[in-house]
Amino acid sequence: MRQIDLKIIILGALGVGKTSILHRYIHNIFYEDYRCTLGANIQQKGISVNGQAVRLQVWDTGAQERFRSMVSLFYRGLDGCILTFDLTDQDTFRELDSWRQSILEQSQAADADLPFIVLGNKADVKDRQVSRAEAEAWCNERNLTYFEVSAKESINVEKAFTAVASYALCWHKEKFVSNLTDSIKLKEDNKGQKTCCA
Ligand SMILES: Nc1nc2c(ncn2[C@@H]2O[C@H](COP(=O)(O)OP(=O)(O)OP(=O)(O)O)[C@@H](O)[C@H]2O)c(=O)[nH]1
Ligand SMILES: [Mg+2]
Repeated sequence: MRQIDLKIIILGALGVGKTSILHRYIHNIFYEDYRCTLGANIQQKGISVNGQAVRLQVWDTGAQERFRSMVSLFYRGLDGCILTFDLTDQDTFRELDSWRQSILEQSQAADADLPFIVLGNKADVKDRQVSRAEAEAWCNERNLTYFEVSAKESINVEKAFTAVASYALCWHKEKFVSNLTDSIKLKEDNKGQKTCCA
């Protein structure tokens, strides 16, 4: 069976743990020291989603202000998005809306239904500033799936990626079918024109 490439992006405020979540998922490692991401990097992993071979390509971007304008260059061809905040930092939760809006504004109309999931990271820390109820309410209002994760203690990371991969695969297939239908329609229109002109 043909392997399908899925492009996912992980977004969120500075230091919320985007790179750590990704490293936990791809390499099963965790670093205590903070190595701020400069620009962007891509990690990939071959997985099976409901029996379909998939290559999950995850784009990880640094949240520093100087990289923000660059991030939107990576939105093209996305199949899914992971929005991340830090459960121990209320400000990073408030920033979710602007990250989500930046994607919605830049995407084409056809991408309006792009699948998003939301991760509240650092669930291992006792001293949290965002309650589960508050985060769930925000996600429910927008019909987004929510996971509390910890890159450090490897809580729910695998589960979250399995979910986003499965949503992204559905979306990718729908997009493929609708592109196919459009191109068939286009061919039929062309045919029609030829007959008409002949
Ligand atoms: N306690 C705890 N610390 C974490 C967790 N995930 C990440 N960290 C720490 O948070 C800091 C920032 O993590 P990064 O993964 O570099 O954050 P980032 O979102 O990639 O940051 P930028 O690339 O600068 O946007 C590091 O010191 C990590 O060790 C977690 O689940 N629990
Ligand atoms: Mg990073």
